[in-house]
Amino acid sequence: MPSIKRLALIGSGSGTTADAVATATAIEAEVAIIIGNNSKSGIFDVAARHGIQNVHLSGVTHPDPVLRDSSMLDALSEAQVDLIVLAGYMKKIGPRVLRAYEHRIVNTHPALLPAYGSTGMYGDRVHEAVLHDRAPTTGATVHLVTEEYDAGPVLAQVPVHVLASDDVSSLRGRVQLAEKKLLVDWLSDWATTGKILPAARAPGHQLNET
Ligand SMILES: Nc1nc2c(c(=O)[nH]1)N[C@@H](CN(C=O)c1ccc(C(=O)N[C@@H](CCC(=O)O)C(=O)O)cc1)CN2
Ligand SMILES: NCC(=O)N[C@@H]1O[C@H](COP(=O)([O-])[O-])[C@@H](O)[C@H]1O
Repeated sequence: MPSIKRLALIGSGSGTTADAVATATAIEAEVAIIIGNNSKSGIFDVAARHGIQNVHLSGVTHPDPVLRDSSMLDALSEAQVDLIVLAGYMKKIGPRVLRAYEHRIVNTHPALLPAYGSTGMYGDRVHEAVLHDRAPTTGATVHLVTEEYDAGPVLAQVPVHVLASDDVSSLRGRVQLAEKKLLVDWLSDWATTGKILPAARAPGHQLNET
């Protein structure tokens, strides 16, 4: 009988994405650890509500980025994590964690990458840029995490039409609703199949099986 897969959720903000994953009964995996870099982040409320072990790792708790990276790796290894999910995490994942979890870190981004991605493109800044450009469509992306922000292979995307009446708040609301469904559906498939398959490639080209 295969053991149940173990997830890590890493975030910085209000934690609604982490809450969607932690409460999703469709995902046959357990959240083994929650890591946050902001002690006031809602992700720690998610941990408390669900009784999930959690670690605060930041530039304050660990000023040395090398130690921060290795401390994150230690926490993930100890929790015997199979897949890392970045759920609104605003800092770069370091080389040690990237190497140890190659092809096993996914991120959810509130736009249709490669559009509106990379350094400086996070949170409401993404929606502001979409509205500034009068883009007719935006959306959400689940992608593999690599060294550079938002540069990894796309695993899943969902489009969201931009309405003439949209402001940042209304657009954020619709994008985040679609984003949570996209992530939960993708995690539900992964928990069942163990496959991590780039969106644009035929079956049989999966990057790995866990
Ligand atoms: N090695 C990687 N780490 C992270 C990735 C990644 O693809 N590779 N994705 C991000 C998540 N993200 C977009 O989805 C993202 C988050 C933050 C930024 C950014 O510009 N951050 C600022 C700092 C913001 C702050 O301190 O609040 C910066 O680095 O200057 C871009 C993209 C998570 N980690
Ligand atoms: N580039 C990264 C980025 O912008 N991430 C975005 O931050 C929000 C976090 O919300 P939450 O804290 O309520 O889950 C989410 O919309 C996520 O896509």
